[in-house]
Amino acid sequence: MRFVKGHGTENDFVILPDPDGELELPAALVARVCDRRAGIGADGVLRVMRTKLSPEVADQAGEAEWFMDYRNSDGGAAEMCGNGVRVFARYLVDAGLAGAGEFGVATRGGVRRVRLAETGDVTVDMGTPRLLGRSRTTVAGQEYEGLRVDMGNPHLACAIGDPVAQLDLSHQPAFDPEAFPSGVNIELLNPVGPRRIVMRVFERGSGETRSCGTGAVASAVAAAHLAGETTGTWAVEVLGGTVTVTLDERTSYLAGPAVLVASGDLSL
Ligand SMILES: N[C@@H](CCC[C@H](N)C(=O)O)C(=O)O
Repeated sequence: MRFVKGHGTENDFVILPDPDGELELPAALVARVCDRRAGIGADGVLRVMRTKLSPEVADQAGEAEWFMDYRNSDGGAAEMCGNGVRVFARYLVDAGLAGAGEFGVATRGGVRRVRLAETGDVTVDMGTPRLLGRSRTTVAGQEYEGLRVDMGNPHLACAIGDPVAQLDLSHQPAFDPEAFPSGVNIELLNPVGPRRIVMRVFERGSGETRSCGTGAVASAVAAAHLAGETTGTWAVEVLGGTVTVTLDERTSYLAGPAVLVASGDLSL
């Protein structure tokens, strides 16, 4: 099977072209592909399927020809992936499956519009972040409070006093299962300048990753909330680089690099 490897600020993905949905993709196989020693290695898999042939999202076929079937590295499916959808768009254009410019991509969280710039950056309209109140997490014995943000997928974004660089994120942080019955992506952030934050993330289904697009938007929302703002552009520094988040009255945008680095044949 052909595969392509790509990343967005080092949040990395194995792209599996499967236009007609012929591939069996059980969780164990996804986990093997994502294994950094026994497989190719990635934070997740992006299966490329025709929207109209994908029963989960066939109702989006009028707005988006291609469905990003996103799986975390543990094999579980997620509603959305902000960096994934940017890398997915880069793949579609490079493979000649979409024209450069602007187009929709189907996801379990709904259609996301993407725009490719000549610089190589890809911007995605991430939709309206939904604020759902506050909750708590415990990281290495330390409790932090944050904002629950629904980006299509669930987030808890915590602006904290401790420097995020010093956190031990090698284990699953504790969270309230009643607030997050399907699990949660947990962001820890420090505001470090005017509309500039540093963020680390422990992703549901993938562990600590070097970047998370939906998490970057959730973190910008939490930073804005703290500053009493609702609109503006935030630079979000992550371990793998920097992405830009813009909040306006209607929606949110995520922008940053999306690159393809390798392709080959995967023996299953
Ligand atoms: N890295 C992604 C988010 C991927 C899905 C997430 N782990 C979940 O389970 O919700 C991003 O860039 O948004």
